[in-house]
Amino acid sequence: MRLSTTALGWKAGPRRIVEDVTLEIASGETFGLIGPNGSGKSTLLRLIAGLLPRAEGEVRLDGTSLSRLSRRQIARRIALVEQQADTDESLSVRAAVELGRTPWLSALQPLGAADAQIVDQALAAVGMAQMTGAHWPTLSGGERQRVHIARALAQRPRLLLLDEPTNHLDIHHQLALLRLVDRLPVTVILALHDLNQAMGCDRLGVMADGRLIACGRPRDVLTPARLAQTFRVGATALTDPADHATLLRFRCLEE
Ligand SMILES: Nc1ncnc2c1ncn2[C@@H]1O[C@H](COP(=O)(O)OP(=O)(O)OP(=O)(O)O)[C@@H](O)[C@H]1O
Repeated sequence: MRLSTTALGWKAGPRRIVEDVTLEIASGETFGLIGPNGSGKSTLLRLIAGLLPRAEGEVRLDGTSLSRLSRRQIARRIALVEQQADTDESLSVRAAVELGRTPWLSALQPLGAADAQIVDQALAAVGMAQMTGAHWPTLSGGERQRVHIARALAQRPRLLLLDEPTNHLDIHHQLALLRLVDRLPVTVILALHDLNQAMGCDRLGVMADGRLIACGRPRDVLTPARLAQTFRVGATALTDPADHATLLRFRCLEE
């Protein structure tokens, strides 16, 4: 699904949180959103998902304005996993993931065999297939995060929005998730803090003070000048002899 935003903005009272974000993301692209704390990444994801009232500007999905779509139509197209997502405490893992099928069911319609298969696949994709009966309060932070991602996958969106999805995950599950996202045949936008992980995205957008200040291929965006100005770090580029991939080693520029 192709996404375009035009002059997207949002204010909290008098304070401008996101300003004038115009962006084109191609179908199937994995787009990383990076930027310092409080730069507006989560707010931009919520704006793209159509979740914020009084939004300025426009979001278009394959050319159709989000404002012309119902909540249900949007939920069939876009899934968002937020940073501090929560769920009903009494749910089992499987029931939590089944909620992802809601936009595809009519009122009171039970899950069918095809839905159950999609839920199974989503649970397997995040490595939670062995824990389907576990209850929400008993899950670790990383397990909860993986269930949220499974729920989003079960929604079968064409645009997947992930806010710091590797937070809470151990290194194996971080890498497995990034590989999964990379292989998904859908458009993905993910907010990331780990700039080495961000290097694996097709393109990056850099947020600072609510504005999109740079956009392009990772190596063109993560320049020494950008890292110094926006992230206040210096970096040395190292080459992994195993596959010649470039890794950045950071150092703080200020005391
Ligand atoms: N509903 C709100 N009301 C008031 N201020 C808000 C609201 N939502 C976000 N903000 C403020 O807007 C700024 C941007 O927040 P946002 O969560 O979008 O940043 P972020 O780039 O995702 O940050 P982080 O990297 O720390 O997760 C922050 O200063 C935050 O305090």
